[in-house]
Amino acid sequence: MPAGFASIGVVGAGAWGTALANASARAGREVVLWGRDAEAIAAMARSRENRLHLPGVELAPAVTPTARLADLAGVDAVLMVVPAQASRAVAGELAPHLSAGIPLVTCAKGIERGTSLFMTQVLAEACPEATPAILSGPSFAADVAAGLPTAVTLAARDLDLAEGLAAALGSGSFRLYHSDDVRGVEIGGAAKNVLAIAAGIVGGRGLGASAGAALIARGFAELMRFGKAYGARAETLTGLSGLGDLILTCSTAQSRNYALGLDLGRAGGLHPSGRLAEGALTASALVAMADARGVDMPIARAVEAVLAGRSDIEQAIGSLLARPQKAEA
Ligand SMILES: NC(=O)c1ccc[n+]([C@@H]2O[C@H](COP(=O)([O-])OP(=O)(O)OC[C@H]3O[C@@H](n4cnc5c(N)ncnc54)[C@H](O)[C@@H]3O)[C@@H](O)[C@H]2O)c1
Ligand SMILES: O=P(O)(O)OC[C@H](O)CO
Repeated sequence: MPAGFASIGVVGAGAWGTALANASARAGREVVLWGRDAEAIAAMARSRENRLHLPGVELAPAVTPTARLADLAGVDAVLMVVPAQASRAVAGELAPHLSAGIPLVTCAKGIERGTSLFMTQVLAEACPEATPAILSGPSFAADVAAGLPTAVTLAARDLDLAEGLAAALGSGSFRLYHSDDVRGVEIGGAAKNVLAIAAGIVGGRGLGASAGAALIARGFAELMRFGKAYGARAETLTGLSGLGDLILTCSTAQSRNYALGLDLGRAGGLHPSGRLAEGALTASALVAMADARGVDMPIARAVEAVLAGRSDIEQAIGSLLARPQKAEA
């Protein structure tokens, strides 16, 4: 067993937090799983199931649900799995309970609205005593919970820390690669959600598989341009957390971001489902950051315009198809 990570705190008892709690238990860790809703947590403790967010999956015996952040005092590392836009507030409440230097691993995918900060930057501000890291890659909570083979990336500025965390959390079916390209990993996870909404629109409009493939390839070109402008390494963007997650999220209605796009494409308007679609919340920050560094992102921009109600679906598709043909780059 890797030294130092015998116990893991998971903050956020949604689908992904619950799946990661079970995966950590499968890897041999003791796990404290925090959720904000005391009633839901009590029900989970009784039934050993997260009926709201991950129904049908039994909670591993090593997972202890709690609604008290103070119960995370003393864990060896924390996974932050609340939605991106809630991460700052929850991390701020968590901060007094953490020991200095503890790894704080964001598992959320997004950019903070208003500040245009990536998730590890948000955690660094909200929990300055902790050591930020990130876990991201192509992985549906249901697949991980079912023990299906999954591979993701865990990145920290200190490569040894990333390797130690990956060893502590990984198992035969949940493979963790390690990296020190934190920025690259967070850019892939944030950008792919916005692009997946566009892929869903293409699917919902019935534009065909060829258009879907073109969307993924041109979306990836946007992700690469943005990544380079913000200091990501190319091999990270072409890896699990970039291209890998883009392909997954742009390919199936199992993705909530793709499903949102499907609805938009079919119905033409925004019909909120109540399900979390991080891309809808990150799109405006992504486009603003692209503008700030002169990065051309026409697909992301079209998604943002549709979500903001400045463009309808036909206009958005028309504007993309009307772009001058140019050298592929
Ligand atoms: N579900 C997946 O397959 C998956 C996979 C990889 C990454 N992620 C990422 O994980 C993050 C969480 O997604 P999820 O799938 O667990 O979502 P979810 O909708 O299943 O659960 C979100 C959880 O966060 C809680 N929450 C919401 N607002 C909160 C707040 N202000 N304070 C405290 N808790 C709050 C909700 O009560 C809920 O328990 C997202 O950033 C998502 O992109 C999800
Ligand atoms: O359901 P989505 O669109 O939030 O995607 C979940 C994961 O990020 C896929 O890797």
